[in-house]
Amino acid sequence: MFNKIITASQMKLADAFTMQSEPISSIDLMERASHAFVDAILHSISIDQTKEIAIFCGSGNNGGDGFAVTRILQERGYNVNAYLVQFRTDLSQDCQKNFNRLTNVEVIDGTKDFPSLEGTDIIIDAIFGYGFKGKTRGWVADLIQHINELDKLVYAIDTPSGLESDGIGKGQVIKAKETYCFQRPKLAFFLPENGEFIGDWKSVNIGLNEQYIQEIDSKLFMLNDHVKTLVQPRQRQSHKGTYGHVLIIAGAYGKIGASVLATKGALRTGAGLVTTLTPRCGYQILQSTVPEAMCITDENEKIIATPIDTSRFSVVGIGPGIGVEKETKKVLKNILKQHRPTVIDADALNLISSDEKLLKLLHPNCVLTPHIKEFDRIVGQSKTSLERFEKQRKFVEEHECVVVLKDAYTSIISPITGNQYFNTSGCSGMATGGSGDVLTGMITGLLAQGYSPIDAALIGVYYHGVAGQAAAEIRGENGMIASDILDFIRL
Ligand SMILES: NC(=O)C1=CN([C@@H]2O[C@H](COP(=O)(O)OP(=O)(O)OC[C@H]3O[C@@H](n4cnc5c(N)ncnc54)[C@H](O)[C@@H]3O)[C@@H](O)[C@H]2O)[C@@H](O)CC1
Ligand SMILES: [K+]
Repeated sequence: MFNKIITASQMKLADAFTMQSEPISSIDLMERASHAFVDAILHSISIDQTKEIAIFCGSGNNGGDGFAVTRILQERGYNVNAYLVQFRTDLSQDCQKNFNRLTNVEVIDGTKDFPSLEGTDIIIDAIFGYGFKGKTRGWVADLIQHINELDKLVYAIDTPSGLESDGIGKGQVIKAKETYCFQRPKLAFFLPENGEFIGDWKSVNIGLNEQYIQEIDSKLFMLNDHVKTLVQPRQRQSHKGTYGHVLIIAGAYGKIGASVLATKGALRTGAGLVTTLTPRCGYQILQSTVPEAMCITDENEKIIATPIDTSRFSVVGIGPGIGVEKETKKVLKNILKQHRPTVIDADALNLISSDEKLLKLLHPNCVLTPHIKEFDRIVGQSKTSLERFEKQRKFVEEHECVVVLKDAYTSIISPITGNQYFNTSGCSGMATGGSGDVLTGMITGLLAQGYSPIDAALIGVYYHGVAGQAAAEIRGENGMIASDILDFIRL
């Protein structure tokens, strides 16, 4: 199963269920979570025992974790000072218990108590956890601003304080270098608006009941390496016909590179045969750069202008670099009418955004791969990513096709189950020209082998990200280019 992403209130229920079923008391669960946090952070960064660590603890259970973490680190010989951020005078029961186990906690009750933290090297943020709602106000907001302005290394327990687990950061929010969340990332972690608060996130297993979490009513999933189970082994007794025949329709004068990248993407995912249709100007380029593919050309020198019968191909991938000329639009329209499994990308999406009639021709065997701007051109601007995801869901329901909304955490929605998957592979080095063309080729290559549109999208997106990460390890995130992604596809 892909890991479910659940809301803050569902997480609270998972905590309660675990306590009752295991059974474990809430204070012991807090202790387990705090040990898990300490183990994870010490595994991730090496902290010299001479370094000064400041831990800001709120009055709720996140603060309780903070006090427990203080004690555990002190017992291990680290130099830690705890501060109680007293946004409420009555501490939660478990917070009070862990507070009582410490001596020398400084209390912050207003601006006058803000520490200067001159000698502090590391800050651990345990002010608010998943119980936070709305936005920070008054001196608590000022304290968060103060911490952010110090520009120190900040590590957040469970979530950066001031961020609602299921929403977009408003007001002052801690800007963490890393966030260590318990058991599951929050929906907030996948929203681009929150990137600056969360930093890198890691989930820390605190032994909550997994079966209970997986049975919670949620349509949100993490796309992770469980995707491996969808990949079918190649058969010993097979030939190239077993793995489908891809038709890539890509490229225009000055953009033949897009067709090269998409063609290679299809080949690298295991398609049996790949034929690429380009304008005449693309012929030599294609033939010399991708000898494994066949190349057919349009009569036109610079654009693809002539409709093509696709009956001898199993699938079509259309869009990278084709331009938005009206003749090319006719080719796209004709393709959509042929109802072949089709991946629609880039300029093909731009053509769709300019003509409602094309939108009506989408069918359940289509996979659309827009980035945010392309998607907005089709469905209109959204004020927030949450609004855009709503539009993605509506679009998928209305047109019954898979939409792969490309971003740092690409969101894929299935028209059959309504499940939304957030991809967890990939890196920022992939934000470079041509990276999307490779993905188009990959998903098309998978469709050709008989994968369903949703499985082809999930496998393609995940392995595209894995290949990107591998490329970045060798080339660096700045140095890598889209061709490097192709070199590291391993399926
Ligand atoms: N047994 C459990 O439930 C466990 C909980 N754990 C920790 O507990 C956390 C959740 O604890 P809580 O539910 O106590 O919540 P928090 O520790 O997030 O604190 C919530 C409190 O913050 C205040 N608050 C909320 N919004 C505010 C706003 N806008 N301005 C000012 N104050 C606001 C409210 O008084 C609320 O009671 C988790 O994030 C995790 O760190 C862990 O210890 C693991 C076990
Ligand atoms: K926190």
